[in-house]
Amino acid sequence: MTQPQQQTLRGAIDAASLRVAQQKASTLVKALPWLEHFRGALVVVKYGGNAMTDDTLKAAFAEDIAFLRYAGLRPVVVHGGGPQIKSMLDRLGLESEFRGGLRVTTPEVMDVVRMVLTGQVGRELVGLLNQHGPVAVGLSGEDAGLFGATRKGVTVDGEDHDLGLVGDVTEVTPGAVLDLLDAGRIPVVSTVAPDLDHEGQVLNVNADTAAAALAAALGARKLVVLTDVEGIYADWPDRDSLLSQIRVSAAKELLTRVESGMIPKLEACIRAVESGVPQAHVVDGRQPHSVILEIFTSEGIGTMVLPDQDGDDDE
Ligand SMILES: Nc1ncnc2c1ncn2[C@@H]1O[C@H](COP(=O)(O)OP(=O)(O)O)[C@@H](O)[C@H]1O
Ligand SMILES: CC(=O)N[C@@H](CCC(=O)OP(=O)(O)O)C(=O)O
Repeated sequence: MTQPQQQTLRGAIDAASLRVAQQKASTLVKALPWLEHFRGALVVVKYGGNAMTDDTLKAAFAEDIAFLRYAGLRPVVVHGGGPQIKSMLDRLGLESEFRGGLRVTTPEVMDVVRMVLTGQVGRELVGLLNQHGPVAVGLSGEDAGLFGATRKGVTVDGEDHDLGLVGDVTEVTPGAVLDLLDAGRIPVVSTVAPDLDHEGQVLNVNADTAAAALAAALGARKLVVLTDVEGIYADWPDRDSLLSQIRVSAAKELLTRVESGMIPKLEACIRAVESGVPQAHVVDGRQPHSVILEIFTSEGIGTMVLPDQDGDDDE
């Protein structure tokens, strides 16, 4: 190959590479307003067990959370693990059922819940996040008094049901989480909580409920709940009824019409927004990089729950 031919070839490759690089730069620059807007913002991300079953998705989730931190936000991860608990219960030959979207929890089941959430799912997430820098720290609601819970039952079709060792977070002492954030770390929270009325007892808290309580106590800018559907449907399972946004009073009315696992999610969004979190989102965790898509694009994804009064809706 002669010298001029080489130069021409290199020139052609460079032009193509440059176009790709320019597209990348353009995508990055489009995020600039959002980077400015959310700089320093505390965002609570609830990662549901059903959005956690695929290794590629888990890796993409860890990238998103690491990205948020490097972009100057302060992410806090609250994780679930319903399917992982079920799989361990099956292996051990233990049964448990759900009522009103919550697991009826016997003392034996509680041991498994604690072991799987704190010892397995939380550990795995910490490991994935730490592949992007050693900053993730796992803690449970038991650590440094993070959560205090009281027992709760459910009413289904007008009938009251006891759920056993299931609680609702009624107290949050967020110091440990704030210390970690101040040190530039990423807290990864599992939702086992001490029972405030029975010393030494721990309760199983639905992860959506706990994420809402934590987002409220931390004064988060956003609560983002990842799940295994596109968002909240007004008329489930009619796929044409996906809501892009809903005000909190309409969300309360909708509560009577959502089913199963969406009940605690919608309740969590309502609770967070009513406690002063400006926006709560239910997004599709099956979509790679759903957290980035929600925070750094003007369209966002999934369903956004907003306060009733007109606020700054375009965040
Ligand atoms: N109105 C609704 N909109 C969306 N999903 C709903 C609705 N009502 C019930 N669901 C169900 O809720 C599920 C999400 O809850 P869940 O399975 O507990 O998820 P996760 O494990 O992510 O917490 C959806 O897969 C869907 O089957
Ligand atoms: C009381 C109750 O139902 N606790 C949940 C806790 C885990 C959880 O919430 O996991 P997901 O977010 O994956 O659903 C459970 O035992 O499954």
